[in-house]
Amino acid sequence: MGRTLVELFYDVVSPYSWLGFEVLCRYQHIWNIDLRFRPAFLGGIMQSTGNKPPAMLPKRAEYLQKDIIRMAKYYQVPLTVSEDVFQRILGKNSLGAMRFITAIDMTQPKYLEPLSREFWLRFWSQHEDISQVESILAVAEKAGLSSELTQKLLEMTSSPAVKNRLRETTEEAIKYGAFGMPAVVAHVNGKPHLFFGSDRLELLASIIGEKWLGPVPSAPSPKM
Ligand SMILES: N[C@@H](CCC(=O)N[C@@H](CS)C(=O)NCC(=O)O)C(=O)O
Repeated sequence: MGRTLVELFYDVVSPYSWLGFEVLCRYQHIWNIDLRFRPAFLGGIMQSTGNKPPAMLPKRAEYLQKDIIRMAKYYQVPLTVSEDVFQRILGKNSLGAMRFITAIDMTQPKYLEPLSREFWLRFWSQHEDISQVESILAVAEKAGLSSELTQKLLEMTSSPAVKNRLRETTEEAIKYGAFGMPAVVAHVNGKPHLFFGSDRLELLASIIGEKWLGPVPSAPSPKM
């Protein structure tokens, strides 16, 4: 049987996207899938679908704070939550970071996974800024990018090519039906199936005919 294409639409401002990202990174070596990372802009999805960040409802914000902590522990992702977590998200714009990530996708996609992870680590583990140029420089260095490449990517972030690519990816997610993130699209028998949330990966497994082994599957035993 051929491999199933699974696309992950994500933004590094989204903590649940990080959870989904890490679990799918683990399963890409276990399931018969081709995992495709699709960096997109959550703000654009929210605006164009008329959705609002869920934490704008105070009671839900209270719940989400606990939910994220529990999920991170269960998923074994080093995500922590600060007191002012939602002010930080609402006050921050991830557009620069997502353009930078888009630029790496267009030039050196092998860095896409480590670079995205470093953005999440900085914002969601270290609780530091990801919008200033100095922040992006620090993240890029941690992800192993040369300063030459980083400089080139920074220049690219203001180019129409990068801006358009990020806009197109965001529009594609919306076309699939996304209204938030993570948005996971599995292509089964030529038909796209959209899943919303890092908590829908068990259902994804069932639809693509793979086994769900929990959020932390152990590595397959080496062939004898
Ligand atoms: N239950 C989902 C929640 C995902 C979620 O709340 N994502 C946020 C961004 S971090 C979002 O886009 N929410 C839109 C909505 O809830 O309508 C999960 O476990 O992943």
